[in-house]
Amino acid sequence: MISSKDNKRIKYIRSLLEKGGIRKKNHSFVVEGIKLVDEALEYGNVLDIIVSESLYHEIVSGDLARNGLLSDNGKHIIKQVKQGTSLTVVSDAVFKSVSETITPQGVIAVVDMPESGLLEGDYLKKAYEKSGKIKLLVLEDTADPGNMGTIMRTAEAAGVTGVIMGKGTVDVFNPKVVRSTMGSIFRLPFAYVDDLKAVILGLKRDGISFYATHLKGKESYRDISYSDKAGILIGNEARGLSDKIANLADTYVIIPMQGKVESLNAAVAAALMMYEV
Ligand SMILES: C[S@@+](CC[C@H](N)C(=O)[O-])C[C@H]1O[C@@H](n2cnc3c(N)ncnc32)[C@H](O)[C@@H]1O
Repeated sequence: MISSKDNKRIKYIRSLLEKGGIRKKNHSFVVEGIKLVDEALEYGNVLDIIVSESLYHEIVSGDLARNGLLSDNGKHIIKQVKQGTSLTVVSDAVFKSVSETITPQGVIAVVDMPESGLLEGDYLKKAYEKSGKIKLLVLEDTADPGNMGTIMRTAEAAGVTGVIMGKGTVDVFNPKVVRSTMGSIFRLPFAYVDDLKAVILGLKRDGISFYATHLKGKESYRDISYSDKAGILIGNEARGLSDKIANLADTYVIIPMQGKVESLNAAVAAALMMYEV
């Protein structure tokens, strides 16, 4: 029997999953699975955790091996469940009905993420003072959730300062994106902007050089001496970069291709550039 309070929570989770999170002001979104929920507890502000009855009993009885929940991966979940705060335990059947995965791991969290402040105040100035480098990735209308997640994950690994997303870019709080970031969403600063052109022009005034990855590029990505304040422009999967944005670049860059391949996947091109820069 589900209480009306739990019912409300479940409806709320479903609505967040359908909307893919709330992008403005209050960045509430849903994450699922042991690894992501554990990372959310470490880095994000977790508003609520929904745990299946069977996982709950395994945690409180200390019998975690059966579920495959290694204490290393789930240590924050175990702590939270034992504390019992912001916790909802639901029957396995109810859990399955809100789960988005084929093999539910028994844990979902509602997370509220603060703005990173990437484009505010002296964030970039401080980042430069600290590391002697600014490496921004600018996505114009990246549409595919899998690409977006892969790009975020690779950006963190490649030491990118932050990711700037044009308003046509897929919602980063889309459950598919969240899953494929593998936790980078909690650690990598990013900002959605309404007017990408104005933002790039502002960053150029601050001394950042922009490199448009473009099929009309003449210079190979390996032959360029990149500025220590660099922005990489990546275009939409089908349309590429618009002229409006590409024209702002200091340099057009090509990643040479052999055979009959017309272009690389956007996430692959972004990955090669992020590492090269
Ligand atoms: C799938 S491609 C877009 C192809 C699109 N038909 C076009 O004409 O640009 C998506 C994005 O990946 C990057 N990209 C893909 N292959 C590239 C290459 N060989 N050199 C430079 N950038 C590339 C560009 O940013 C491009 O906008």
